[in-house]
Amino acid sequence: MTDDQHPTRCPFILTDDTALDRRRFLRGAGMTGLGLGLSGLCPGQALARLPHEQAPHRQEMTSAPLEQSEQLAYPFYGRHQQGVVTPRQATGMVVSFDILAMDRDALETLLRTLTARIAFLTRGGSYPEHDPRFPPPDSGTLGPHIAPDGLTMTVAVGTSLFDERFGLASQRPTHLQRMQKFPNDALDAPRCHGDLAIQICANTIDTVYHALRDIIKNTPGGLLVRWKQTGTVPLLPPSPGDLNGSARNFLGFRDGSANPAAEDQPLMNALVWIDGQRDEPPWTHGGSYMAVRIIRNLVERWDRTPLGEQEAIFGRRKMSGAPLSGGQEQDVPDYAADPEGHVTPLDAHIRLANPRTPATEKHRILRRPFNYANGVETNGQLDMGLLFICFQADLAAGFIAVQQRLDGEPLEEYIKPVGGGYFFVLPGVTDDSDFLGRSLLAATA
Ligand SMILES: C=CC1=C(C)c2cc3[nH]c(cc4nc(cc5[nH]c(cc1n2)c(C)c5CCC(=O)O)C(CCC(=O)O)=C4C)c(C)c3C=C
Ligand SMILES: [Fe+2]
Repeated sequence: MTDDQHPTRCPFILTDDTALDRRRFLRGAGMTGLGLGLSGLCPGQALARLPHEQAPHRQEMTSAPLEQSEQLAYPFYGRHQQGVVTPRQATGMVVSFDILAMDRDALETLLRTLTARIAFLTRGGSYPEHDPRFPPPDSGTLGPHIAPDGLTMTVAVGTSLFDERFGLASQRPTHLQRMQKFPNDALDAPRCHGDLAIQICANTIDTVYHALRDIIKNTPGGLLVRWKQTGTVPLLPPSPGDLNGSARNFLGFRDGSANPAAEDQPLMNALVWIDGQRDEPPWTHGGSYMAVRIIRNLVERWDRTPLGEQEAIFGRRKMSGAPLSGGQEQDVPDYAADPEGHVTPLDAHIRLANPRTPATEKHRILRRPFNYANGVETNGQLDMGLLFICFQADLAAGFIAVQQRLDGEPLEEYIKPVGGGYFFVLPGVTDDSDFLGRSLLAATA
């Protein structure tokens, strides 16, 4: 995480709406049972004074989202896009588009429009008076004042963007490819792939949908929605008072315990961001690969499975999140002391996903998942699961290698991947003269 993206640097934009802002923040704090008598402080400062000082909330990538101020604004300009190492917000969506633009000029116009809209939406602001002779400039769903509400929008492109349409083929990121079917997948074609995807995350789903409708309204003839999936992160801490624990997924386990620390910038440079050390076209520097999977959880079957079996499947205790080898959630499992898997089965999810050997260090990925609930299947089963999102500097060494190790794991009896795709997160926009994808277009001019 770069300094300017770190929430403890107080990314608040304090406005006249501070009262509203405070209400929302207090409501968030109230969910933890804390009473705050604070005014005009950013969340990090506020939390530093709370009664639970012994266990301050670190707002890690995977912890329950505590900071819900409407005025929370993450910086848009920077070397990297927001929404990758940003602490996970309470709601998220991945929306994938087909690009309708027919040529490079139209593509550039589209990318410039996306940049301008995202710069506005993530900062917030007001709309001018409406002229009743024209459609209103905004959907109006958030009223006349758009608060940033912790919104991040992360733009990424699929391998199909590098086909013959725009003359970009020579600059395709080295590992960008079409997502292939893994053995346990039941991929639903309308929910896969896409030319361009945006990860939209915010404190509230209203802000996410407002942003999506703004993008659609402002890109007529440029973008067509192909699929979308929304998700949430529980606001409640995983156990009462445990503000640092990872939020739970819909199988009831803490999800994110062993995620690499997003605030560790050298680690993120090594695992997530692309730089000159990699075999990638120079225009990609500052970008990353995003793997998205819509993974259904067969919750009815799971809820009838004995606790001991559930814990063996993951290799962790359900309530505490501790590894089966003992300790607490953040403790490191000791596989060397258990070569035959008597404590942590050799096919446990966490052991396969990360065998914790020097050779498998390069396969580590940054996960940023959301729980989803879509409704009911025709057979009466709940359609819910995990909107799995992960970032890595090398897609083949990251998601693909880890998924191949997981192929055939016991968890497969309870999950069914149905959609998703692979995308390349464009480098960040440095200032208001820059735009998303500028370096890509310049490299192929
Ligand atoms: C290919 C990558 C992965 C997929 C797909 C995936 C699906 C998936 N995971 C869970 C729940 C948990 N995963 C946990 C750990 C974990 N998972 C992956 C990768 C994928 N998971 C990794 C790399 C790790 C970390 C392993 C480690 O370093 O020890 C855990 C344990 C807690 C944690 O560390 O997060 C849970 C729980 C579900 C439900 C799921 C598909 C629906
Ligand atoms: Fe996992």
